[in-house]
Amino acid sequence: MESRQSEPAESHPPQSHPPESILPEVVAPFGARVLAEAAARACDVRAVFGDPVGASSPPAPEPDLARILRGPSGLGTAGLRLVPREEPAPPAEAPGEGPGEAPPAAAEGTPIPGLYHHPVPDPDPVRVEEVSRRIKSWAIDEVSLYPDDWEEEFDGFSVGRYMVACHPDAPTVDHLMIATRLMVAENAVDDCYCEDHGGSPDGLGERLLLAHTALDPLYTTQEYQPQWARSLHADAPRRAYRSAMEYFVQAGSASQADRFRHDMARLHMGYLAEAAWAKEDRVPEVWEYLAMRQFNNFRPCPTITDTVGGYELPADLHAQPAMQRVIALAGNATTIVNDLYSYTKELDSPGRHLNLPVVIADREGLSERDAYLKSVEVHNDLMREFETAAAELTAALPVPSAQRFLRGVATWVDGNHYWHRTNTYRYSLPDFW
Ligand SMILES: CC(C)=CCC/C(C)=C(\C)COP(=O)(O)OP(=O)(O)O
Ligand SMILES: [Mg+2]
Repeated sequence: MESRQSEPAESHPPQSHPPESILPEVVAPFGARVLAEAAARACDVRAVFGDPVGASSPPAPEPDLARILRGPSGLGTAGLRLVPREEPAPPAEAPGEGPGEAPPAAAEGTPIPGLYHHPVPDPDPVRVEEVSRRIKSWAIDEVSLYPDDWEEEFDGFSVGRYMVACHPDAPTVDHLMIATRLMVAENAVDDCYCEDHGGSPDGLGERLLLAHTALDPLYTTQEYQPQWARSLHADAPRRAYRSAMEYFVQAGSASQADRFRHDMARLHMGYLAEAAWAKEDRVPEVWEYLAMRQFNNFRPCPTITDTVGGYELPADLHAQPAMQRVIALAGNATTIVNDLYSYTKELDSPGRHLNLPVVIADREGLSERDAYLKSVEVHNDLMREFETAAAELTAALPVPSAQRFLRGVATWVDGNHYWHRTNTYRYSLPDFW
C-alpha cells in the first residue's frame, strides 16, 4: 500500500469559520475554496490501492451529482440510498414464523420483530472468504492475538462477513482489511480489558490509557521512549491496536487518523463510565446510560467509511455540527441494535451487564419484556432521527465526498444490523413475542 503520510503538508491561507452552521445555510460558511477542494479530494481510489482481489470492482467515485444524490442503482444496492427511506420496515415476524415457513434465506437469523431497519443483500462471498483468510493470518502471524482455544470464538465472530457487509463500496480487499483489523483490535480491547476474557473495571483506566498510546503515540525523551515502544507488544490488545493503526495511518490522511483517534478516545471514555457504574453496582438513569452508550459506541467504525472507500471527507466538513449530529445518531442507533441483539447473551453473563432494556426495566419499573419493547422504540426513533438528519444534510451539502460519506454511514448502519441479525453463533433473541 502506498503511504500517504509522506505527502507534503498542504498549506492553506488562514480562514475564519462562523462558530456554528444551521441548516439550510450549512453550505454557506464553507466557501468556494473548501467546496472545490472537497470535490477535488473525491479521488480515484484505484490510484492508491490497485485492483480488487476476487470480487468485481465497485464503481469508481461518480462525479455526477445527480447520480450521487440518487444513489447506486445496480443489483443489491438498495441499502445504499441517501434519500429518506419511506418504505416501512418489513412486517414484524415472530422468530420461526416467517411467511409460509419459506426455505431459509442465504443468511441465518431473524430480525427483531418491529425493529426499523433496512435489509441488505448478503455480502459478496468471495470477498468474505478472502477477508476471513487474511484477518486470521494477521491475528495469528502478525499480532499473536489469541490462544488456540479462542479460535472457535474468533471464527464465530464472522468479522469478514461483518466488514464486507458494512463496506460494499470498498474498492479492494486491502481497503476492507483496514476496517477489519481495527474491528478485531477494538473487540480484543473490549474482551480482554473490559469484559469476559480477563477484563475488569479494576485498573481499566490505566490499561486503556496505555493502549491508547498505540493509537496516539507517546512523544517523550530518549531515555523513556524504548520502554514505551516495548510496551506496545506486551499484550494482545496493544499488539492489535498498534498494528491495525499502522495500516490505517498508511492508508488514510493525517486528518482521517486524527478523527479516528478522537473517536477512540471517546470510546475509551465510555468504557470508563460503564466500569465505574459496574464497580459501584449502580444502574444509571436512562438518559445517563444513553450518554455513556454514545461514547461506548460503534462510532469509530462508520467514521472510517471514507478511508475504507479510498476517498476523504475533509476535516472541515466532518467537523460541522450537522455532520457530527448525523454521525452521533448513526452510532447510537447501531449501538442500541447491539443492546437488543446481545440482550440474552448479556443476561447470561456473570454479574449485571448494563444494556438499554436492563436500565429501562430497573429505572422505569417495567417488566423485562416491556422494557425490551420500549428499547426497540428508542432504537426506531434514533434511526428515524438519523435518516432525517442525513437526508437534510445530503440536500444541503452538495459535495461529492460528503454525499458519499453520508451514504457510507447509512450503509454501515444497515450492514451492522445485518451482521447482528445473522450472527446466530453470538446472539439469540429473547422469547418476548
Ligand atoms: C467495534 C467497536 C468500536 C466496539 C466498541 C464498543 C463495543 C464493543 C460495542 C458497541 C459492542 O457492544 P458490546 O460490548 O455490548 O458487545 P457484545 O454485545 O458483547 O457483542
Ligand atoms: Mg452488547
